[in-house]
Amino acid sequence: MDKIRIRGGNPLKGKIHISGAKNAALPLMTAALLTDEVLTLCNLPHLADITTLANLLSQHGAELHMNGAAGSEGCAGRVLEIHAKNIATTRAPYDLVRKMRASILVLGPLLAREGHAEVSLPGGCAIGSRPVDLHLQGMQQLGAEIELKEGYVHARAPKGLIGGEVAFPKVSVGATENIMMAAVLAKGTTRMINAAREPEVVDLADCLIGMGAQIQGAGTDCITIEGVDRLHSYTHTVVPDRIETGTYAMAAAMTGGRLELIGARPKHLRSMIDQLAHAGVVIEDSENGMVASRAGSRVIGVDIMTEPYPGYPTDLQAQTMALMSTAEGASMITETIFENRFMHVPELCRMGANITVHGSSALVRGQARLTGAEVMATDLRASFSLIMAGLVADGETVLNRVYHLDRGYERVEDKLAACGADIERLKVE
Ligand SMILES: CC(=O)N[C@H]1[C@@H](OP(=O)(O)OP(=O)(O)OC[C@H]2O[C@@H](n3ccc(=O)[nH]c3=O)[C@H](O)[C@@H]2O)O[C@H](CO)[C@@H](O)[C@@H]1O
Ligand SMILES: C=C(OP(=O)(O)O)C(=O)O
Repeated sequence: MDKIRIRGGNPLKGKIHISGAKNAALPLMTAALLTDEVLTLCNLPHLADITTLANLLSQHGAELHMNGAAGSEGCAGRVLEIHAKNIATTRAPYDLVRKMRASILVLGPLLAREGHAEVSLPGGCAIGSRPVDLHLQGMQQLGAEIELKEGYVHARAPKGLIGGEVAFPKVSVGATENIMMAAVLAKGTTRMINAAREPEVVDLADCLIGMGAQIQGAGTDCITIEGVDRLHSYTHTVVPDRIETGTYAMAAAMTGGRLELIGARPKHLRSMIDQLAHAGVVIEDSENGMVASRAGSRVIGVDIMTEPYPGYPTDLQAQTMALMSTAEGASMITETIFENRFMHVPELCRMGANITVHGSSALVRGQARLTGAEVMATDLRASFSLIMAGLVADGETVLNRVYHLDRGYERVEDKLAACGADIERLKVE
């Protein structure tokens, strides 16, 4: 298990290229199962989660070709071609699904295309119990018969899926995406009410439309889908990662540096930009993306509450807490999406942060200094919050369990080192 060593004190200065979004790329890859033609995805990030899903798709019979940089015309970054000409099996086994919750997104495409699917229940994970009931209820609204047996979802639609109305009692990104993919090949019209509005949902809809689907309203809370008989080949570029963008923007502000984030789309981070403006985080548009810096000698404590898009992203909560741990004044951070997403708190406290948790809120009393320590990554975003703390801490920080980080941040130590950070990966065989 690799470790990352950081010696704090250097402001981040320079340019960072924002990668394609993990949370867009994963559903886009599963959309390839909806057609027997080739789906080409450009700007695909190089991440452990992408490899895990690629393994699952090949297990279903898809052929995958990764051709490195700039493949077909107009296609930038890493390019992945997925050809699911035939579906070899509709069973998504536990040992692959358990590695990554997004694997549940094969359910909608397999059910729509083959009329049945058997997908292992993904189970809970570090940040919360994360049930899939909304995915399953949505499929039932489209006529699927669902049975839970021996840890697997057994879904069947012997006469095919039939469009229906799916009113979500709670906003779910994954359920919106899964139902959208099931509905594009269903007979008739599907209407999703209280749908997720995340840019990754819009990116998936754009790709499906390019493949021949009829979808209206993606990006609003009501999405209408008119089923079609088949989808066809398409080339799609994955949207830039708004969470990676927000993460590096906060790292720039925390270290008192200035970063240009190339490819960033500030419009996808409105809530973070507006709320952190009160903390003294300065975001300016640039020709190629945006520039992040800080107004004063320290950021100022502000209160933050996570919410579904367009609210403040839960995937930026841990990084915001790291930022606030060295702010002037106090900050109340409230997590409303996941019930157990404060595992970075004890680790940040090991570095001198002053944070107390009260239920779903954490009171962060900003400290002038943090000190380096050996710490443990507990989940993906928590990992980066510890890197941020390490970048400003006195002395050396060693981050253990880096595999969490590798799930969702591409070449993190290279990107940071190129901007002045004293950071290195310690390879542990
Ligand atoms: C791969 C991907 O895109 N992951 C993102 C996606 O996860 P994911 O799609 O899993 O998250 P959801 O939006 O579904 O979860 C939101 C909330 O709904 C609950 N819920 C969800 C489904 C369900 O069937 N029943 C249920 O109760 C969850 O436990 C959670 O409390 O959105 C989350 C919320 O923005 C992000 O943190 C994740 O990074
Ligand atoms: C929680 C996250 O991802 P996942 O849903 O894949 O676990 C994340 O990207 O922060």
